[in-house]
Order: sequence, then structure tokens, then C-alpha cells
Amino acid sequence: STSPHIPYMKQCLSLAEKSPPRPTNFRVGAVLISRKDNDPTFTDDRILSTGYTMELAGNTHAEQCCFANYAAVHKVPDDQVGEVLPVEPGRKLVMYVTMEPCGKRLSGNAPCVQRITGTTEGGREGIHKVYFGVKEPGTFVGESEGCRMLTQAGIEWEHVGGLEKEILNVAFAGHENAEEEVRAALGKKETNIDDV
Ligand SMILES: Nc1nc(=O)c(N)c(NC[C@H](O)[C@H](O)[C@H](O)COP(=O)(O)O)[nH]1
Ligand SMILES: [Zn+2]
Repeated sequence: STSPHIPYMKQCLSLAEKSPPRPTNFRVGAVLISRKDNDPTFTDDRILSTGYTMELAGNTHAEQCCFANYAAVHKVPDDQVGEVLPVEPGRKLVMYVTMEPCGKRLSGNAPCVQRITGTTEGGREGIHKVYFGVKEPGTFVGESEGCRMLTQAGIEWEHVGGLEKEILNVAFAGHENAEEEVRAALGKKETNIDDV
């Protein structure tokens, strides 16, 4: 039986496919969920928001758009999304993303890990756990820092395996030598986190 995370990773992949291909970033999709504790088949999940790379104007990331979409619906500025995320006893917030959230961005814009940890400010629960389909390839920032930074902030993360090839093909679609980069990323140790 496939893991219950796979359908969500496939939903993120479908979102990523909506992203306009660019050589300067990756095409990524993200889904924000409210999940009931001790609900192993996720029957009581609530999808709060979705996002994909460059869905919103400017050089925007999937996770950034996911939060911004939620903030817009709740009529607050993006940086106040933490204040309108639901806090419900017996439920937790989790995010699915096709790629490990960025810990650094070449553009210098706020990395998504910072946006995720920002939801836990002011003693709010915020995002409890992040599920991602691949580690960030080294294309732009070399060794990725996302997972390490999430751990440092006390936010759990987990690699959901099985869709790496599909996720990377979509992520790299706008790159000059996409096929080669996908092969390299698949072959590299750090992409297959399970080998670590
Ligand atoms: N998790 C994730 N979601 C995204 O939507 C996206 N585009 C990236 N991409 C990570 C990559 O490291 C940055 O795209 C480059 O570092 C360029 O930085 P900008 O995007 O221009 O800020 N990563
Ligand atoms: Zn990002």
C-alpha cells in the first residue's frame, strides 16, 4: 500500500506543473493542511491553502504563495499570516512541498524556512511539520540548509520518497540542461536523503 502522504505529494506536483518554467528557480508546489491528531489515514484533514512557484506576482516561491493566498483570504498582510492560521486543540498544521523549503535564496528574498518558522512566533503553534519530495538540488545554493534550519527551529520534517524523478523533471523544466541536472540530482547522495 502506498503511504498516505503520496496523494498530497501528487497534488503538490500538479500545482508545480502550473508554474512558468524559468532557468533561475525551481517549479515547486505546496499544500497547507490542518490535520487531526491520531488520525493515521488523514480522514479528517482540511486543506487550508495551496501555492506554486510564481503563482503570485514577482519572484515568489510555492510556500510563499501558499501562505500569501491564505493571508489574502483572511485579509492580513503576508507577514501576519501566522496570526490568522487556525489554532485548534487536537489538530496540527502541516505543509507538503515537492521540494525542501529554501534556507537561502540567491535573490536575497526571505527564504521559505523563515516564513515557516515565522508562523511559530509569539508562542503560536504554527507549522508543526513539513513533508517534502526531494532535497533542494545544489544548482543555486549548493548544500541545502532548509532541513537543518527547520530542525533548529523545532519544526519536524520528513522526506516522502517515490516521486523524486517526476518532481525533479517538473522542477528543472525551465533549465537549459534540465535532463542532465535531473540525472545528476537523482544520482547524487544528498538528493536521495534516505541514503544519508
Ligand atoms: N522550495 C522551493 N520552492 C520554490 O518555489 C522555489 N522556487 C525554490 N527554489 C530554491 C532556489 O534556491 C531559489 O529559487 C534560487 O536560489 C533563486 O533564488 P530566487 O528564487 O530568485 O529568490 N525552492
Ligand atoms: Zn523558498
